[in-house]
Amino acid sequence: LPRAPAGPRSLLGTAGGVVPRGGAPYVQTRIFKIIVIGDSNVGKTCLTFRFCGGTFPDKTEATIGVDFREKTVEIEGERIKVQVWDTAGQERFRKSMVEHYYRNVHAVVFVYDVTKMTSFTNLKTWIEECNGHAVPPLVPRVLVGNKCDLKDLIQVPSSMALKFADAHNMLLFETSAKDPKESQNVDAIFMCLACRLKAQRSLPCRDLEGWPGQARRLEPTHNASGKNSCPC
Ligand SMILES: Nc1nc2c(ncn2[C@@H]2O[C@H](COP(=O)(O)OP(=O)(O)OP(=O)(O)O)[C@@H](O)[C@H]2O)c(=O)[nH]1
Ligand SMILES: [Mg+2]
Repeated sequence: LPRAPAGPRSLLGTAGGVVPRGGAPYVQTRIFKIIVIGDSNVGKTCLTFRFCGGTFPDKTEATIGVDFREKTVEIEGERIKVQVWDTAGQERFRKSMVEHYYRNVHAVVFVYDVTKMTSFTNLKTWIEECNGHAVPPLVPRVLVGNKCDLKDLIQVPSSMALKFADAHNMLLFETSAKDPKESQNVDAIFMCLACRLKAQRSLPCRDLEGWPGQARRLEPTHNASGKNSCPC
């Protein structure tokens, strides 16, 4: 029997699978890099903890640089590693890292605290920072209002957040990292992004790169309520 050529060429034609020499084929797990951005104290660490670890941390300290968390999920039979970059909200703890945050990012989660209006008004600065790092338009972005369990303290009305999300072509999730009843909603943020990324990346390359007309079709769409809707 003819032998497959050694080296990278032998990987061609295996549709994502890799055939190791002399071994059975196996499928490489894809990694999606998702960064979580927003003011200090909005709950980025708690949200990523809830998604990756399933709990609310008793105590957190300001993140310095970045903390990596990950979770392997299964979407339509494919195992995907969701690599979450929990970034620092404080300028002094993030400035040396910003370039690394945005390099080869697959999706961006913008977080504000529903009980703190300044964390919402500051979103425009975070979006400017993201745009300033040439993040391609195809990279999905979502907006997350956290700390919804503090019902009596809410300062940012849903209608205002929804309008902002619509204007920036983002889906809106309002949730709580603390309330265990909201944990599915927290999972939905990352699962929704992972689904979208999987769908985007299954298309032929020409639909993703250099074809802005085609690419626009892949932008998020909102359902009637617009909130917490997932296109997948
Ligand atoms: N009530 C309530 N408190 C929360 C929630 N999420 C986070 N917190 C609290 O908010 C504070 C800040 O949470 P962190 O997750 O550390 O905030 P962060 O955005 O990571 O802050 P930096 O790392 O400084 O950028 C902590 O005291 C958390 O316990 C939530 O959903 N509800
Ligand atoms: Mg943090």
